Amino acid sequence: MEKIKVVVAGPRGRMGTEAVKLVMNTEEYELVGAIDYKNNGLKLSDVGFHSADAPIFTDIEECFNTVKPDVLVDLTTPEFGMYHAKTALLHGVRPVVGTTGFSDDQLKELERLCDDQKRGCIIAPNFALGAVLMMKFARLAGRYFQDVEIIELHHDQKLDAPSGTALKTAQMIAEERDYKEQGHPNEKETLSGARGANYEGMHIHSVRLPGLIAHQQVMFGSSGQTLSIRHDSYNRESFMSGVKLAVDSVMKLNVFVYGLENIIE
Ligand SMILES: NC(=O)C1=CN([C@@H]2O[C@H](COP(=O)(O)OP(=O)(O)OC[C@H]3O[C@@H](n4cnc5c(N)ncnc54)[C@H](O)[C@@H]3O)[C@@H](O)[C@H]2O)C=CC1
Ligand SMILES: O=C(O)C1=N[C@H](C(=O)O)C[C@H](O)C1
Repeated sequence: MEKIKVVVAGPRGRMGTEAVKLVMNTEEYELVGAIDYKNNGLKLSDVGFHSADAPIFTDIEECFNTVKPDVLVDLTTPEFGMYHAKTALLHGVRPVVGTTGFSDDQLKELERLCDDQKRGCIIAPNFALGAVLMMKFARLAGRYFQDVEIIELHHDQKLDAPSGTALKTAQMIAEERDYKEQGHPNEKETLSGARGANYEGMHIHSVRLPGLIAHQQVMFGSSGQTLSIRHDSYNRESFMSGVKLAVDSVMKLNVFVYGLENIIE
């Protein structure tokens, strides 16, 4: 059996560390390299990953030209994630990107590049299968409830707000919900930001606290009732079955996919 050759970008990060372990522990995968902004020329075993002899590159093009991977798993920052995904596609490498914080224009640019290169790419704002189901259930509920507030709660080291998951949830609900500016038409914030971010009239609230990992509650309301759909990730292992699903799936794709809900039934 030919193994899927994987490179992980951001191997020392919270998610990258788990992804390296996933790739190392998966029989069908071969960890052929890692991309970091430092430690060029060292091996992953030199930076604490026991028995991982994959080389670390600071230059992504050198990495791709040297180890010729099939898939790039990117778990870095929006700025570098975009550059990494584009460079991957231009080198015939299929990106699986968990990094969040991309703009609509950046997503469109990646989609165009996939079409040009005829290579698959998966951008997954959330790899946790429970979170993907939460988003699907929320989309369905949006058909019946026009009023919804999204409360996302994360650790305080998170760079982007709202979370990629909250934004994707709002986009999915908007596919079913008739546009509505929520709240009282005359409502005024006496303290700026009190009503959170506004996506097509829906409000998104971002909580950041040490002790949290990744959580989201989608709360719908109508006369005399509320419906809450909640997902909690208590550790970063919770994302890894979704990373595996994405790596396996992207190998069969020649198109751009935004969200694992397009992969799971
Ligand atoms: N899709 C999903 O299910 C999930 C996505 N995320 C997203 O993944 C990203 C990473 O999250 P965390 O691991 O918590 O962050 P982190 O800050 O722990 O890790 C980011 C890593 O990227 C590295 N990095 C920064 N610039 C780099 C560059 N130019 N080249 C290579 N590596 C570089 C940093 O050294 C750091 O180790 C974030 O955008 C976050 O929102 C996080 C959890 C789940
Ligand atoms: O930064 C994180 O931690 C997470 N980021 C993703 C997001 O922005 O939605 C996924 C998950 O919520 C954890």
